[in-house]
Amino acid sequence: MRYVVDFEPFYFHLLGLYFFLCILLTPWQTLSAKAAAALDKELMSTGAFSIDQLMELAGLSVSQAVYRVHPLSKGPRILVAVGPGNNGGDGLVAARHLRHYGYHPTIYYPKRSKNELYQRLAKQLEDLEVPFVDNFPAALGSTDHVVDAIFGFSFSGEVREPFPAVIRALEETRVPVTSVDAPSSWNIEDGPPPSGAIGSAFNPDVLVSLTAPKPLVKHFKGRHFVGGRFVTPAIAKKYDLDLPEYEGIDQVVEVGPSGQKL
Ligand SMILES: NC(=O)C1=CN([C@@H]2O[C@H](COP(=O)(O)OP(=O)(O)OC[C@H]3O[C@@H](n4cnc5c(N)ncnc54)[C@H](O)[C@@H]3O)[C@@H](O)[C@H]2O)[C@H](O)CC1
Ligand SMILES: [K+]
Repeated sequence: MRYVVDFEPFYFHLLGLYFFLCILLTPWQTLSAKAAAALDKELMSTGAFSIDQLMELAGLSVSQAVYRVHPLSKGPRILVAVGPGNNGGDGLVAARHLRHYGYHPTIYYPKRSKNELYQRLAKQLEDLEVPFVDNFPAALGSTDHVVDAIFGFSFSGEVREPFPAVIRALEETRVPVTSVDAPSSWNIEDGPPPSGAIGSAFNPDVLVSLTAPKPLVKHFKGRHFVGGRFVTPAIAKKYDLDLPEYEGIDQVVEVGPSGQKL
C-alpha cells in the first residue's frame, strides 16, 4: 500500500508528460483529396475568390519556400516541371516570382492546356524570356534545383504518358526537389505507390502543402512548409483545420515532416 502511495505522483507526472508530448507531436489536421477539392470550390463560390487569385497566392508560397531552402547562393538554375492541371499552374506562377527574385527558371511543360489562364501564365514567362524545354532528363543535368508541379490533389491511378519517364528521372536524380502540394505520383491518401511502381522511389527533399497537409504527409521525411494564405477562420473551422500561424508578411510556415508544430 505504502509503495502505491509513494509512486502515484510519479505515474501522474509520467501521464502528464505523455499527454504533453502527444499534443506537441500531433500533426495539423490533414485534408483528404475530396475535402481539398470541396474547400477550393467553396473559396471560389461563397468565398468570392477567382482561381487566378488562389493560384497566384499558391505559386507565391512555393516561390518563398524555394527561396528559403535554396537561396540564390546555392545556384540560380531552377527547373520547373509543369503538369496539365492547377498544380502545374502553381508551378508557372512560382517560376515567374522566382525569375523576379533573380533565379534562372526553365520550364518543362509537355501537355500545354488550351485554358486561357494557363496560356496567360505561359505568355508572362515567355515575356520574361524564361526558356521552355522538351527534354526533361537533359534539363535535369544542368539545373541546381527542381520544382515538381506535375500533379497535386487530383492525381489518381498509375502515372500516364508522357510523365513516367519524368517521374523515373526524379527518382534517380541527386538534384534537390521541391514538390508542390504532393510528391507527384504519390496517392493523396496513402502516399508512395507500391514497391517497383513508378514513383515508389521518389522522395522529394521539400514539400509545400497548400492550404493544409494532405494525408500522404505521414510518409514524408523532408522539409515541409504549409502555404496558401487565403483560408478564412470560418472555412478553417468548417473543415476542422488547425492551421499554423503565418508570421509577418510570410506566405509559408515551416512545420514538421508530417505537419507537426516545430
Ligand atoms: N486551395 C488550394 O490549396 C489550391 C490549390 N491549387 C492547386 O491545385 C491543385 C489541384 O489541381 P487540379 O487541377 O484539381 O488537379 P492536379 O493539378 O492535381 O491534376 C489534374 C491533372 O492531372 C491529370 N492526371 C490525373 N491523374 C493522372 C495520372 N495518373 N496520369 C497522368 N495524368 C493524370 C488530370 O487528367 C488533370 O489533367 C492542388 O494540388 C494545388 O496544387 C490551386 O492552384 C489554388 C488553390
Ligand atoms: K506536385
